[in-house]
Amino acid sequence: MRSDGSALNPRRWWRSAGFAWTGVRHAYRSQANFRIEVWAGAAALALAAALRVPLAPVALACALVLALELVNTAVEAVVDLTSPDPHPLARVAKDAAAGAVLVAAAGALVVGLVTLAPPLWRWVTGTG
Ligand SMILES: Nc1ncnc2c1ncn2[C@@H]1O[C@H](COP(=O)(O)OP(=O)(O)OP(=O)(O)O)[C@@H](O)[C@H]1O
Repeated sequence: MRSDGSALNPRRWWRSAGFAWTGVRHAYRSQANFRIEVWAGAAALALAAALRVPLAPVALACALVLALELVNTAVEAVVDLTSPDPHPLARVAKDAAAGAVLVAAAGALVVGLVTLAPPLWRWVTGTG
């Protein structure tokens, strides 16, 4: 459905937010990787809260991974719709979208290690 570009309309905004939430629910139901990332992110946030380290970097890293996994899911759906038979460009689209998730996940791992590992080590060794 195309937007007519008119001024902000709260009812339309809620309707759009509902469609967006439906997309998130679809990804959660259909994509095992998305489910793993949701729960890994929740665990990282809980650990950050327990260790009393700043939540913002962990939350941002998790949000980036989840957002790119949603984009990857969208790319997969569009490619499967438009190119059900193998095609080199379809492969490029799917591989690049998956690569975006991989890059974000590697970044999130670095953020998690830098943010959580030192206080966790101090807590484990009792040197904090
Ligand atoms: N239509 C296609 N044409 C060419 N290569 C494709 C096509 N569909 C998939 N591939 C190749 O197979 C790989 C896996 O594709 P697939 O759709 O199974 O994604 P996936 O990463 O297994 O996703 P998921 O497990 O989340 O469904 C792609 O990254 C791509 O290299």
